[in-house]
Amino acid sequence: MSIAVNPPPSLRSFPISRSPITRSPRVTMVLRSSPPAALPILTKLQNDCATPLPLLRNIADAMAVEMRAGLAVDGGSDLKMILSYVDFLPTGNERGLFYALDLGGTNFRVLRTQLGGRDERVIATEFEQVSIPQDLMCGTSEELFDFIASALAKFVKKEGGKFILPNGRSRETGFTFSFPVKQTSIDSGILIKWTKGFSVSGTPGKDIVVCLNEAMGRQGLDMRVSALVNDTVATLAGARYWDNDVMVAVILGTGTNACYVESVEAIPKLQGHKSSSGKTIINTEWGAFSNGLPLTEYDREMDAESINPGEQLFEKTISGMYLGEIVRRVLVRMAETGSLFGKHIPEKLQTPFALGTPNISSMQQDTSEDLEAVGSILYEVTGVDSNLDVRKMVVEVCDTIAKRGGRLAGAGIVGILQKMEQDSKGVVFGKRMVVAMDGGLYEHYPQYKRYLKEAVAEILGPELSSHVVIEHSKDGSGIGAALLAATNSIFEH
Ligand SMILES: Nc1ncnc2c1ncn2[C@@H]1O[C@H](COP(=O)(O)OP(=O)(O)O)[C@@H](O)[C@H]1O
Ligand SMILES: O=P(O)(O)OC[C@H]1O[C@@H](O)[C@H](O)[C@@H](O)[C@@H]1O
Repeated sequence: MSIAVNPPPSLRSFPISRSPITRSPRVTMVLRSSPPAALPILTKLQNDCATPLPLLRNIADAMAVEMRAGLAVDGGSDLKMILSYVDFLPTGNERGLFYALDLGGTNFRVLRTQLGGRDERVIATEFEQVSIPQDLMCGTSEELFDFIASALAKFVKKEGGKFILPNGRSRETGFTFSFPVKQTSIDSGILIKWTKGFSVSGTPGKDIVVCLNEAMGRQGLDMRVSALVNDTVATLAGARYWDNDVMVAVILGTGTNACYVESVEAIPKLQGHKSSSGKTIINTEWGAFSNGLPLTEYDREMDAESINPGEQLFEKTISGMYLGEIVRRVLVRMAETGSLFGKHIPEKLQTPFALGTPNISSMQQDTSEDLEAVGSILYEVTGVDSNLDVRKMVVEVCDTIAKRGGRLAGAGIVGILQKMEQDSKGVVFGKRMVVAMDGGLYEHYPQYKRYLKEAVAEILGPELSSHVVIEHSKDGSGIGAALLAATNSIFEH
């Protein structure tokens, strides 16, 4: 087979993505021979998803503007900019046995940790993780909280070994709740709305600590919630325990969000709440951001058919619950009008969320000559065989959606850093600044992570980006919540 060195005019103008398998001219050859009707669909997708530097700068600037608006007055912005009431971060002196509950968009975890103070730090930690049953995501509030409380009760029963509850103390837990909650104190908060795949009836508007306490009461479990935190806030606390330069935490998992350390005097809407440290953590709830996003017809259709239409547009463009679904929708279009899979449209491919982000991530890790992993994933999802042309086309679509997501996430991070820099009058960028990252999407999708980091470096430039460290803080939200439970323990003082 001759290798095309100079692609035909039809291909010259269209940007080939930079993922590993598309570097060789072979792809040009293959794409040229792909189903001709599918190519214009890919070209249009890549144009509509393009994130050139000026667009990323606008996103970063808009994020900073929306942050200020959300801090000025409640409802002032798409970004809720929620006060966390976390005014003190773990010092390393925390001691004792503490629990953590972590309810995310896909998984639920229970964790306990035995803390030994500054010398011993974390003596022991153990946790159990379960996937959240789909029916509980759309059941009743009592069913969900009973599920959580019974899992915790079972876990407490297995307590032993290095985990010792000091005499005279009752068990305390941190509660990481990965949904938008209007905190009313460090250990109370009202659920604003469900996001991701949750639509549990009866919970929005309720204090979720009260819901949990009632459920623990039904289990006969004597446990006090001493800190209610968002998973970004817990991640920041967990990362800060080991590194004092951590100032921002970002979750890219099923959903997405970011929090950061803010000065109290930069929060006009802060009425009455005093923080003797002069600092507090703000949960931005940035998933609701929507300014200037490069959205496609596929995004709009997915949003219209979602359980929260018109909401969480940034989250729907960059986070794990949605990337695979967007790719699926593109492939359906390519099958319908681009005869991607020949004459018929695979029945299975038409099921919403049949293609998950783990699938598209796995396809992009396939560096084999004939992409057999891509072929088997496509067969599993569509039920039809695919030739090499089709597989390369599919990987191009995956890379386009992952690239847009990663680069927009990077722009969001720069927006937060820019806001902090503007307020600090040059302190932020003048020194080492750590952004703690977590979430299954960030952890398990190498190309996405690379696109994110490249975008931060591109927007900030070499000088400023040399001070910014973007590091993975694995499962920080679990230990972080336990640490905040310790920091806010009623027995500590
Ligand atoms: N191998 C993978 N590649 C890309 N994304 C993944 C992979 N595995 C999981 N994910 C994404 O991570 C999400 C789970 O994130 P995680 O942080 O573990 O849980 P939660 O969202 O419940 O906090 C999944 O919904 C999925 O979108
Ligand atoms: O850890 P997850 O499930 O990916 O959640 C990340 C974010 O998901 C968003 O939908 C929530 O509004 C945030 O509060 C949360 O932090």
